[in-house]
Amino acid sequence: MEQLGAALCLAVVKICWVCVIAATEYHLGLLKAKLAKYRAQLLEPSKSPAAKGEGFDVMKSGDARVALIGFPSVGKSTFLSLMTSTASEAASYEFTTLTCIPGVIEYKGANIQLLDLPGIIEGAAQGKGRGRQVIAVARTADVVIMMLDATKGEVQRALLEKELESVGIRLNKSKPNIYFKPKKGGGISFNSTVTLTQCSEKLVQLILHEYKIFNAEVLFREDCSPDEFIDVIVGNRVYMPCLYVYNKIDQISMEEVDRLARRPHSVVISCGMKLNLDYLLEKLWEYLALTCIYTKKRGQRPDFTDAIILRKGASVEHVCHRIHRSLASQFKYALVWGTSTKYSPQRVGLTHMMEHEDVIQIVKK
Ligand SMILES: Nc1nc2c(ncn2[C@@H]2O[C@H](COP(=O)(O)OP(=O)(O)OP(=O)(O)O)[C@@H](O)[C@H]2O)c(=O)[nH]1
Ligand SMILES: [K+]
Ligand SMILES: [Mg+2]
Repeated sequence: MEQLGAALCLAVVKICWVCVIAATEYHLGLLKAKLAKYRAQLLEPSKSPAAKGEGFDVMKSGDARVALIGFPSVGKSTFLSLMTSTASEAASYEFTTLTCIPGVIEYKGANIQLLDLPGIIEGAAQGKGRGRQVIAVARTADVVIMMLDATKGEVQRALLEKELESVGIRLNKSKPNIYFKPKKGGGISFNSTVTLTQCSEKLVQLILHEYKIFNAEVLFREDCSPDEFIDVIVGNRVYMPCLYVYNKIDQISMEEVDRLARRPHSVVISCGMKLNLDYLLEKLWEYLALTCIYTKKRGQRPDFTDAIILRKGASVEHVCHRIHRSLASQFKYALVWGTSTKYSPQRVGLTHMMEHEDVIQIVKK
């Protein structure tokens, strides 16, 4: 790739060395668009029979799903056995776990499905080991716990990030704030509401042409990079919160523990000595960002003992379905108290979006 980049640069120098810097940017942007296109094939489901079954198709259950991703023998199974009532075999040899093993963490009234998975290694995205199946399960999670061996330094983290990145999983990043709509005609209309330092209209056009898109509306609402723009065009990216969990801190120095604990999105633990597991749960809860809704009957106080737990972005309709299958069809209106409304209470319909710790009273027809 470096050679290709260099060749492209040389060609540019020959044609017009005055605008060499800008042109290089364009070519790099284009090159990245091409690369992203080739990598897209990695996202297609593997057709080999090994990809099917083998315990990987675990049913989604509970209020949220957390996947344990990590190199072999970092302590994933030990962790599952500690946090849930499921026992997953742990041993000192690598690749002890060969399938997906689900357990349930009960926390703050929520059932969180925790998935133990086989260890993955460099090349997992290309199908090394059970990499593809493991990554496919990771895509379905609400949060990924990347478990790392604290005694192995930073290598594992960088390698796994690269693997996940290469199949379109974006960790701890939000979706780029770009409006993009392919059209039937009219060419490319480009606008931005902010000053762009990494992309320009010309580069955006070149990238779109690379994807054979000649008519589209593009609006940058954020100073995004060419890669982020490509992510928006390609579309099948997954933006996922990730907690980096450094296990086995019983084996490293205090200074090292201190350093790892201060890294962003990181928690240090020892499964062996049961250290810092409560803090990890607190963090996990924060990263899951679940919405707790309390119900209230007419003339009564809200029931704060039994929350309805929903994923972010839940509507009144979701609440109805959770209470009873047929409630949405009998729904007249709801009264909502909390941060999702302007007034408390406010009369709302089925499409109203709920927020964490709202109280709802449903009125039937
Ligand atoms: N010192 C120490 N050892 C640990 C800790 N947690 C797990 N181990 C040990 O690490 C080894 C591997 O643990 P597993 O739970 O099997 O690791 P895994 O990540 O599930 O491994 P695979 O299934 O092979 O990918 C076992 O010998 C565990 O006893 C810890 O906190 N400290
Ligand atoms: K192991
Ligand atoms: Mg295991």
